[in-house]
Amino acid sequence: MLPINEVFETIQGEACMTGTPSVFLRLQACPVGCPWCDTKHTWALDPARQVAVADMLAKTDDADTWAAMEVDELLATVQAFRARHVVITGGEPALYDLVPLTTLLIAHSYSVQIETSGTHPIRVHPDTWVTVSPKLDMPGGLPVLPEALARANEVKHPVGKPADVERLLGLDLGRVPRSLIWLQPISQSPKATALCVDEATRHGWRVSIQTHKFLGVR
Ligand SMILES: C[S@@+](CC[C@H](N)C(=O)[O-])C[C@H]1O[C@@H](n2cnc3c(N)ncnc32)[C@H](O)[C@@H]1O
Ligand SMILES: Nc1nc2[nH]cc(C(=O)O)c2c(=O)[nH]1
Ligand code: SF4
Ligand SMILES: [Mg+2]
Repeated sequence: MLPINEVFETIQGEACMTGTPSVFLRLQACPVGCPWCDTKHTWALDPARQVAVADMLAKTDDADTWAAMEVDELLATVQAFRARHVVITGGEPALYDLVPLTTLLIAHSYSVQIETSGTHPIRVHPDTWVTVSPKLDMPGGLPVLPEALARANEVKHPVGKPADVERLLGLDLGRVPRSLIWLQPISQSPKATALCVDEATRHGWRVSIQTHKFLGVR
């Protein structure tokens, strides 16, 4: 059973899969506590906020309600959409063992991506594209795991101020090519964006803007 906050079809708005039509599966619960998180409604897993699957699927606005779903039910839900790429996000999806879900989706010819903070072991099918967005010194007090960074196919670092770039430079990113290290301006701030452009240019990294927010889509 996985607690699902929402399922929707859109284009991937961030990092190297940007523009890819995708079905997003957003899992409920996150203990990391980023002050600027744009999905705070996913943090708590409140039993009192559990709803029926149909009610969860009918949601169009952010809410902390969630539905319990088995992997075969999730596959059928994904199959009702047209996109062939599935993004598993949250919340913090690595709280859960995602081997059964990612294996089932890949067996049905979907490409699969996970968005994770790197604070939990990443349990996914080996063919899953892993985007680690490392969360350093956050209120939840959880360290970023070296094993999570070692599994990363790309790193997408949220940046608001110069200290955020310094923290990224302190990580062992040896396995990730520089062209797959992204700086993502926090909350589309012009100041953060200018900083990301400058630092990406300096280090040979790239800038990931949250394109879906500029388009006004989910
Ligand atoms: C909401 S998180 C969910 C997945 C996982 N907990 C994580 O942090 O990667 C998805 C992505 O959104 C980014 N994000 C969250 N709030 C943001 C904000 N205000 N501005 C820019 N990126 C943000 C995160 O850094 C992460 O890359
Ligand atoms: N379009 C779109 N692209 C995204 N890429 C990562 C997202 C996320 O919240 O994990 C996200 C999202 O919420 N919407
Ligand atoms: S780790 Fe992800 S979901 Fe959790 S608070 Fe940070 S950005 Fe939000
Ligand atoms: Mg998002």
